[in-house]
Amino acid sequence: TDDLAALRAEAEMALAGAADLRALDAVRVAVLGKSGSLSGLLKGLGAVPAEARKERGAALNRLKNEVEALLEARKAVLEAEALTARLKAERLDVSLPPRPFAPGTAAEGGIHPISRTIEELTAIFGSMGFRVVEGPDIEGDWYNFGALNIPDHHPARQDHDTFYMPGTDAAGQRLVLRTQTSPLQIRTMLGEPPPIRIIAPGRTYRADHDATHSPMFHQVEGLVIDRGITLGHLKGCLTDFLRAFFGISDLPVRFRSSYFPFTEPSMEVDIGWNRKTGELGGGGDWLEILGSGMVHPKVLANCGLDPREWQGFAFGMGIERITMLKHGMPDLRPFYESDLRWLRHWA
Ligand SMILES: CNC(=O)COc1cccc(Nc2cc(Cl)ccn2)c1
Repeated sequence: TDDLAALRAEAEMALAGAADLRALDAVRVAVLGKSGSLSGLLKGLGAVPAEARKERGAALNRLKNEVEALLEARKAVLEAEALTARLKAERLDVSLPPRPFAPGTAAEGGIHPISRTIEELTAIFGSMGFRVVEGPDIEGDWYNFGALNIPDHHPARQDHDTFYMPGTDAAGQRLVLRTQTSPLQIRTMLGEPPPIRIIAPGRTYRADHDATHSPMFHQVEGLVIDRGITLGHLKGCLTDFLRAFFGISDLPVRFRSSYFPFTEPSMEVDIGWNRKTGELGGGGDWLEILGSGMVHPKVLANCGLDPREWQGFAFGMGIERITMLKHGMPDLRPFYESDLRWLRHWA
């Protein structure tokens, strides 16, 4: 009948004109709400003559479903438009440069002082023809002690000094956390023919740690094997390294006779400093910096090299020690405490 058609046309107009979800809800209330136009007609059903009531009731329900369907459809369109508008408004252009940090607040990264020292000494020895070798932190005790002419009863082998792993390896060797990076040098001599010029930086471990000795620290060892290598080569190489590393071209360097089971003669090396100021250079005092020596013939033989044909020198130094000396760091512990303020200060 025409009043239903009129209501439908009116509802369609109102829905089409609803610009947002709030306006749409107002239309829903106006038509389907308690006092809505369609609800009014449904209430009026009681006054319609019985024979026409059935027909009209069905027509009114059809109209109600149609209006609800139109409402849902319009709601979906308005929700999609609202989402598109939000996505557009809230879009982030990730290609924009970051906001400039207030000076000193940027959380930029840095290179750990230990890593930086390893980079520096790798570059210095690299310029002298050395290459870097790396290898496992867990070693058979022959590589860490036996091959180095360290006798079985030597105190260094005691487990108050050395971390032992449980069990043994395939060859029946006890397993240790390496106490120096010499095992890498042994493996290199076993693995390739001379001439050899290598440095072996890396983590080393000691069981007798205390307040000023960390159980894990870093060392770098060097090894040169060739024909006719003499103590003069050792002295020249280490003097050049120390002067380059500390950036003091006339740094006083002293070689002092010493003892290691794996070198003969053995030389401990001192550099000049001023004990009162801590400044490195010609201060009149001496500071021990590293150990070295000519590779012991037994070590060469242990690695299958004939000491009458091949000679060599080797050295070893603590990386934390030379880093602390170079930068005037008073304490060892901050190296391992991951305090960003300390790291950033030195990065
Ligand atoms: C912290 N390290 C130190 O004070 C002294 O370390 C040193 C001293 C002399 C030699 C070596 N290494 C070495 C390695 C082989 Cl394969 C053969 C002979 N020697 C390490």
